[in-house]
Amino acid sequence: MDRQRKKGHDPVSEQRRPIRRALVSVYDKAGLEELARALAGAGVEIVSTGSTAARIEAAGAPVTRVEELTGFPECLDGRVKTLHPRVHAGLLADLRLPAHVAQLAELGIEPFDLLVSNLYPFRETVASGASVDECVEQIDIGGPAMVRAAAKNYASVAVVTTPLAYPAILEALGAGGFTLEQRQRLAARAFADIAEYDVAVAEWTAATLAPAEGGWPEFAGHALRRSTVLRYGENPHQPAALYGDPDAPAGLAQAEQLHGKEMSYNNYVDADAAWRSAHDFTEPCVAIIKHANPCGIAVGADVAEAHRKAHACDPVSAFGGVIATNVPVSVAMAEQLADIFTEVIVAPAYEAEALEVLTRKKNLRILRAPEWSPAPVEFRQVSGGVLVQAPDRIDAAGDDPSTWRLVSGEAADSATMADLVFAWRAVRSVKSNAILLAADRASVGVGMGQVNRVDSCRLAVSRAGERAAGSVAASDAFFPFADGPQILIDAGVRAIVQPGGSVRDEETVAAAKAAGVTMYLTGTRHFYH
Ligand SMILES: NC(=O)c1ncn([C@@H]2O[C@H](COP(=O)(O)O)[C@@H](O)[C@H]2O)c1NC=O
Repeated sequence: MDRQRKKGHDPVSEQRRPIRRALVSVYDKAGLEELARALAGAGVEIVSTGSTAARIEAAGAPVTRVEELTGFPECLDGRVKTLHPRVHAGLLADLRLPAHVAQLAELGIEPFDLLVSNLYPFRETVASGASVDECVEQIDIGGPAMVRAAAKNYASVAVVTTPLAYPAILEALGAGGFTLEQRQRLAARAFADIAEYDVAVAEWTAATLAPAEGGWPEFAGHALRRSTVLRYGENPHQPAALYGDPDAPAGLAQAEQLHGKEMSYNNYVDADAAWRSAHDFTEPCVAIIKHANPCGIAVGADVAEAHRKAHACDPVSAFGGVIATNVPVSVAMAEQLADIFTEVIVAPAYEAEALEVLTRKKNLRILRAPEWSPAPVEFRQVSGGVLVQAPDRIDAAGDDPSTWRLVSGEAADSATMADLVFAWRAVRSVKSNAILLAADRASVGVGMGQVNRVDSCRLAVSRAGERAAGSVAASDAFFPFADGPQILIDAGVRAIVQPGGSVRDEETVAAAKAAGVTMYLTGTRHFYH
């Protein structure tokens, strides 16, 4: 007996409940006719609302209209249909309790064994740009009430909230009903569905009907759906999973993995940084990321050239890197990758032959991500709360070089200006005291992750080596002292772009002037921590 129970074969623990009576009230009518016919064929009594009942009838299945059950007409344009004790007592009676069974009998109420319901398309209506009144009308009331009731009462009722689960109903009909475990899973799914629905309603009402301070509504919700359990988190002792956010534009979490080992937590972090980085450019761009920082980023006439240039920046660090591009991967680029150990590549598409070449690398994870679409807001957890901000974008006034202020040296010629513009965009992907040296629209030395800007300058210069001479530099934020820029100048950097705004700007500008180095101030900063 015990052994049987462990294996899950114990018929008592299965606790199947036969389906004799079903309540069906769905907005999405997909698969409804087939379902209704199957239920009727299995001898299930179907009770249903307005247009759902009409469709079931048209499909040739017998149906009891909900008004017949309640003795009350559907009214107020459908605002009240199923909100009635005869419906809710039938969904909420716990049939394990003799008192509930007796009370139902006294009241002449038949219990339901199955609820099939899906809700008015509130989110879709909002997305369509409908008026406030139209959106309000699409806030389903009776549906969530029934779903909650049936989900709470999973001991006695099975609840199905999506046509995708209709095949499971047909299976259950054949098996003599849903098992307790199945009803529990359906209940959990149902509660998640109505929670997601309510988050959408609460966010919309907070944004539309209540005053927002500084553009921030009083409520922000998240209804996350687990998409993958990961092997572990940042370190092997940290359990981890990936959740998708149905409210956010599709991104890396929805990327399709075409090949390779399972994605890890750190792979996702780096691939996300790479994906963001590559999309700061409209030309073919390749970003190679290690530990969320670029160890090479470049644009080129084509993706293969961009990759060659990005890789040349720091081939040592690019070992085991994560690569993203903003354009399809070509055969030429795939072939270049053949001898470079790479953890992940993420791209919007792959030429068929390029994919063939890449899949020869057994361990390379190949991702095809949905079209780039930045989230409208960013969240960052802090202890006890969450910081929310609009994402940093390359579209601030100071990102337009025509607004830059020349404060030292000669105005840049077009090639130098192209490199400065490249460096200014690329430095946005570098974390903490970001200094990026560039030549020919490719990074040649990157300084990052330092707690002072001088060390970042030293790091960028030492990584660039001989390539520092004649390169241009970008700094994500102002130089607080002249010591950092002096390191760049001494290494032969010939033009610098930085936000400016330090109380000691004059000293920095004087150092550039003394060396005849071109310096532009953008007035905009791009911290990225
Ligand atoms: N008000 C009610 O009593 C009520 N009961 C069920 N509904 C919804 O009405 C829809 C189905 O209606 P019909 O069968 O008329 O197409 C379902 O999406 C269901 O969630 C209701 N509608 C909205 O709240």
